[in-house]
Amino acid sequence: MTNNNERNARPIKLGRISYANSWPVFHHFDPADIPYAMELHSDLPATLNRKLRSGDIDMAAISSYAYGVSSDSYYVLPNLSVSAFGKVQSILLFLKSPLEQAINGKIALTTTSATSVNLLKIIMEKFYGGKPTYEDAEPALEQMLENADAALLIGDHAIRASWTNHGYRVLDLGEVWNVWTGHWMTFALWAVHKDTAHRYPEAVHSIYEGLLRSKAKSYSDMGPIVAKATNQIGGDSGYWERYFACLRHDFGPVQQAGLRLYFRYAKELGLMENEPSLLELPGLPVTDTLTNRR
Ligand SMILES: C=C(O[C@@H]1C=C(C(=O)O)C=C[C@H]1O)C(=O)O
Repeated sequence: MTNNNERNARPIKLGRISYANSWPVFHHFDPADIPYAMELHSDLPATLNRKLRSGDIDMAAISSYAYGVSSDSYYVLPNLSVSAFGKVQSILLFLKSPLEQAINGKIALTTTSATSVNLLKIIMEKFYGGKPTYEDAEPALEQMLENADAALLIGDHAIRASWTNHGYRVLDLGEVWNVWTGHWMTFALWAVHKDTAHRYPEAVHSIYEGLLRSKAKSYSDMGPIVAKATNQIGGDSGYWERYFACLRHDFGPVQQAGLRLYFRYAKELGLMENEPSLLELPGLPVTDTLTNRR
């Protein structure tokens, strides 16, 4: 979708995670409301991570891990994230073998994730003291478990799999992280290329404000998003009300503290070279960055 009112030299490309977890930020966002040329690109998180990294898109919701490994090139859009304090219901490890065996066995990892595959490594190796082998796999539970002791799925793939009559024990990684650390976990952040932010500050700010307005509208009434989820994915409205109630889309001090700890552990385990800074998009009115902070 391209907006015709081109005041910037080229359209700003914004990446939207296709999973339901980010709908509360994107649902009411309409490029037609933005007085700058822009395009919206919907994709799975790992694809958005790659496209932002390569410069195919300018700004996007991406895996917080992907932000961490490229933080030198990006600004964080303040007060936007996909976070949970405990259970998240869509970052799930399905165990075919007992946990004691899986921690030194073989684990299949969905190719759609970056944050959660590294969170799983932190949990398996730092918390549980294991050393499994990992293999990347398309997100299809039964195929993943043909040759593995456990399988990690995220997003709508995890939700759909959790509804099947699978009979496996399931670990919710948001819950495991919270039990071991007492912290929030932030799975996704909104990032913008520093270069784009410097070249087109008004357009970037305008898109950012559109995202904040969309989030505020969603939080005032989750009804339309719950209805969209039941129609497009399935399940009943009670399920989705509980699902969205477990998620937070703010990125205040408590979420940042949890993410910094995740980055520290990732660095300790050699999953990340440096502990990244969380540098926010500059030049915003103070009220924007402080609204809804918690
Ligand atoms: C809560 C979720 O957050 C996400 C997890 C991600 C990851 O593991 O890299 C990336 C974006 C989000 O989709 C989820 O996928 O269910």
